[in-house]
Amino acid sequence: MISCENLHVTFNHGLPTEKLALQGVDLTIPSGEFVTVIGSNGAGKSTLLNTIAGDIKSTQGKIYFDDRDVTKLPATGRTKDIARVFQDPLAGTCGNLTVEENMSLAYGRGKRGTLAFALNNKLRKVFKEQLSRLNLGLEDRLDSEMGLLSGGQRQSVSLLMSALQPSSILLLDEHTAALDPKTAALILDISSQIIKEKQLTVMMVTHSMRQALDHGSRTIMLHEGNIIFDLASKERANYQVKDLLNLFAQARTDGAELDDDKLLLGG
Ligand SMILES: Nc1ncnc2c1ncn2[C@@H]1O[C@H](COP(=O)(O)OP(=O)(O)OP(=O)(O)O)[C@@H](O)[C@H]1O
Repeated sequence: MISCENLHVTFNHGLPTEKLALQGVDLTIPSGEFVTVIGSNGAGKSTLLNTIAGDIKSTQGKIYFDDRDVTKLPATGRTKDIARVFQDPLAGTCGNLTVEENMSLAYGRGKRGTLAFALNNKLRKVFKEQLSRLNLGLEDRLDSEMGLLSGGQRQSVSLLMSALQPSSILLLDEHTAALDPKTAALILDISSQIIKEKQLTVMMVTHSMRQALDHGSRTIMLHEGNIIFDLASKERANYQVKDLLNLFAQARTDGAELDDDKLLLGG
C-alpha cells in the first residue's frame, strides 16, 4: 500500500520563483491496485511520483509504504520497494553497460553482492527467457551495450528490469510517450503482464486520457498540485474521454481551462 497524507512540495521556497507543486495531496493506493494519473502540464504528476520515490523531499506531510513511515527515507532506502520506468529510455539504464549487466544490476537491487557475483549462467538463462517475451530478438543481444539499442528496445529492457527487482511498487512516468505507437502498445501490453504477474501496486502517469481509462482500475487527475478527481473502477467503467473533460470542468470552480493540447489530443 502507498499512502500519502497531506503531502506538500514547495520548490524554491521564499524566492520569487517559489512554486507550490503539491498542495496537500491525500492518496491511499491499496496493495495490488493500478492507478492511472492524468493532469495538464505542470499539474504535479512527476513531482508526486518523485516524492513517493524519495527523489524529492516533501515540505510537509507523510508517506507510508504499508505501515512503514518512509517520509524521511532517501531514494536509496526505497529502491527495494520501488521500480521505475521513465519517459526517457536513457534514464533508467546505463548506456555503457551491456544488456545483461543492466539486468544484473536490477536483479541485484536490494540484495547483497556485486555484479560479478550476480552474473552467472543460471541468471543469463533467466534474462534470455525474459527478453524473449518481447519478440524483439533481444535474447541474442545480452552482450550488446544498452546505448546501442533503439529507444523502444531500451524501454522494453527497462520494463523487464523492473520485473526482476524485488519491488512491490511500480512507478511509470509517461513511459510510452517517447515511443512510436506500435512500440508503445507493446510496452503497455508487457507492462500489464508484469503488473498482473507480480501483483504490483502501480501509478502510471500518462498524457493520454484514453490510455488512462483503458489501463488499471482507478484514475486520478491532478491540477495545480491537488487531486481534483479520483475515479474508482465501478464508476470509471462507463467513462469516456469527454466525461473526464466534463469532470475537470466541474471540479474547477475558478473556470480554469484545460490548456494542455497533448492531453486533449492524446484522446
Ligand atoms: N526542481 C524544480 N524546481 C522548481 N520548480 C519545479 C521543479 N520541478 C518541478 N517544478 C515545477 O513544479 C510544477 C509541477 O511540475 P511537475 O513536473 O510535477 O508537473 P507534471 O504534472 O509532471 O507536468 P508535465 O506533464 O508537464 O511533465 C511545475 O510548475 C514545474 O515547473
